[in-house]
Amino acid sequence: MEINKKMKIIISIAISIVILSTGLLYIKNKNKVEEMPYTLFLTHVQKGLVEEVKLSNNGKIEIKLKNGKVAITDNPRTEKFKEELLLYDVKVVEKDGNLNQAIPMLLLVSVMGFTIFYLNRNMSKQAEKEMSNMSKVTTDYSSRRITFDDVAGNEEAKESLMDMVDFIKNPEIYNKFGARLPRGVLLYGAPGTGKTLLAKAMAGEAGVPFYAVSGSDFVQVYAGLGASRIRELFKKAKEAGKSVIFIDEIDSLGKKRKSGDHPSGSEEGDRTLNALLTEMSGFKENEGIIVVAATNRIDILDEALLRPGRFDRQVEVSLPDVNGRYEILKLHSKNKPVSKKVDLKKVALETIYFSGAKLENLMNESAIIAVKEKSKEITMDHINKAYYSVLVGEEKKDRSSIDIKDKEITAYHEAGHALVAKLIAKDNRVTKVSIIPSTKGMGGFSLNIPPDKMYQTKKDILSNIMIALGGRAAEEIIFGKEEITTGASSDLEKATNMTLSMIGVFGMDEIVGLLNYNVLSSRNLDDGRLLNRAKEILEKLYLDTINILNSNMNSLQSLAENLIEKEVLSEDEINKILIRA
Ligand SMILES: Nc1ncnc2c1ncn2[C@@H]1O[C@H](COP(=O)(O)OP(=O)(O)OP(=O)(O)O)[C@@H](O)[C@H]1O
Ligand SMILES: [Zn+2]
Repeated sequence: MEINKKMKIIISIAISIVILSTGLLYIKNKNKVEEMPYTLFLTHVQKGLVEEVKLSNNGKIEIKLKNGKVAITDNPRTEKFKEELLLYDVKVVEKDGNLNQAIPMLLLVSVMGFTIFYLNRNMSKQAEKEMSNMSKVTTDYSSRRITFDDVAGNEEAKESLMDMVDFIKNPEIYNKFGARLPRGVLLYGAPGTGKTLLAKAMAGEAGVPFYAVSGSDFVQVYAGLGASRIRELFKKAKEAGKSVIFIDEIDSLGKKRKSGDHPSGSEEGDRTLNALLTEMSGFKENEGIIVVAATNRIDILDEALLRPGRFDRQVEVSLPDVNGRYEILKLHSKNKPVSKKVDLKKVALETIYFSGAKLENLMNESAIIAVKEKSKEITMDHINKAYYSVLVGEEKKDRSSIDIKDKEITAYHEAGHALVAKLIAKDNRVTKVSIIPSTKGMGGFSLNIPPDKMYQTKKDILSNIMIALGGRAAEEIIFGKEEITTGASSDLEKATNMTLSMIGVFGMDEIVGLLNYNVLSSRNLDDGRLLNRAKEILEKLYLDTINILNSNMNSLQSLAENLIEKEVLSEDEINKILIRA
C-alpha cells in the first residue's frame, strides 16, 4: 500500500473517532430522541413522511416527521444529500450544532473534514457506494422456498448435502453424541451447474434463512470494509439462529499464495479472508449455522480454506450427463406449454457439455421465440432456433457446441483406459467412466482405484503405465495413426514419470541397474542411458497395450458405444457390458 493511502486511512480513522465521540456526546444530550435506521429514514423520505431535516456536521442528524415525531439517524455526509432532500420536498435546516461542549470539536471536525474532502473526493464517493453495497447481503426467505426438488440431476451432490440439512435441523442430537459438525461446505464445479441453487435448496429443506454474498463484491473494497461486511453478515446470521450463509466466488477472496511471493490476492482480500476464517471458527460448535462457499476453480484456492474446521467438506457439482440433462429439461418445461411432439430425450442427447443454467436458458429462449411467433405451444422448431441463439458467441473452448466426433474420440479414449485396467490389473476397480469434463479430467475420465497396499510391485507399475497408455492406444486403433489427438497429454506425462521412476529411482530395470539417477545427475554423471532405456520400455508397453486392445475389440467397441449413449458408466454397468461383449 502506498504511503499516501496509508496516511489517508489514518486520518480517516482519526476523524471517525472524533466524529463518533462528537456524535455520542450529541446523542447523550438528546437521549430522549429515538434513533431511526438510515434505510427506514430513506423510505420515509420517499413516502413523503419527513417534514424537516436538520443538517449538521455531527455523526447524527435530526429529523422531524410530518406526524410531529422527532428522531435522529446517521448522517450520510454525501454531497448530494441536501439536494435529494429538497427534491423530495423536505425542509432542510442547516445547523451548526447547539452543544456548547461540542463546538470546539465540531470546529476541528469541519476543518479536518474539509481537508479530507479535498484529499480525496473520489475515495469518499467510493466508500459511499460500498456502504450502500453493505445492504446487498441478499436474504431469501421471502421468496418461494427452494428445495432439492428444484435441483435435477446432481444426485451425488444432493445426497451429501442432505446430511448437512440434518445437521442444521437437529444439532442437539449430534451434540449428544459428541459429534463435531462441519461448519463449511465447498461446492465446486463448472459455471452454471447449480451450486447456488443447491445452497438455496439446503436452506429451503432445513427451513432456515439464506444469506448470500459474492466474493467478487469484496475485491478492491474500501479499506477495512470487506472485513466489516463479513462480520456484519455473520452477526445477522447468528441473530437469526440457524441459517445457511452462502459465499459465491470464494476464489476471489482466497486465492492460493505463491510461496515467498506477496499474496496473489490483494491485501484487502486477505483481510476479508481472515475475517471470514475468524468468524467461522468463532461461532459455537453445533449451532446450526452452515457456511456454504462456491467456486469454479478449486485448484486455485488457498489451502488455508480447506483445513479442518473450515471448508473441510468438498462436494463436486459436475456438468450433467445425458440423464441429468433430461431431468433438468423436464423440470424447466414443467411451467411451459411444450408440445407433446417435443422429444426432450433427444434434446438431452444433443446438448452434451451444457450446464443446468444453459439448459434453463435454452427452454426460456424457446418460450420467448414461441411467444414471438404467436404459437400456441413450444415446438421442436422453437427449441432448435433457441439452441443456436444460446450457443451464439460461445467460445469453442467452453465445449458447448456439440461435436459428435469429439464425443466419439473421448468415448474410445476413456474406454481404452478402462478396458486395459479391467484386463491387466484384476485387483483394480474401475468405479466410473465418464466423457463429461470435470476436475478429474478435461475430456472425460476413467476412475481406476488400485488396491490399498503399502508397496507397489514392478508389475503394478508396468500395469499402471499401460493403463495410462490405453487412451492413446484406443484412439490410434480406431481412428488411425494420423488422427491421434492432444487428449493424451496428461496420460503421457504420467507414463513418462512412472517409467523414469521405475528405472531411475526404484532400480527395477536390469539394464539400467540399481543406480539412482537423481544422484547421478546432481553430480553431472548422467550419460543419457536412462533416457534411451525409458523410451525403449515405453514403446514396448505401448505396443503391448495396442495388442491387448486389438484382441478385445468387441469389449472396446461396446464400452465406447455405451459411453456415447449414456456418457457416464458405473462400475456395475461396466462389468455387465464386459461380460456381454
Ligand atoms: N441441476 C439443476 N437443476 C435444475 N436447474 C438448474 C440446475 N443447474 C442449474 N440450473 C438452472 O441454472 C440456474 C443457475 O444456476 P446456479 O446459479 O445455481 O449455478 P452456479 O453453479 O451457482 O453458477 P456460477 O458458478 O456461474 O455461479 C439455476 O437458477 C437453475 O435455473
Ligand atoms: Zn486419458
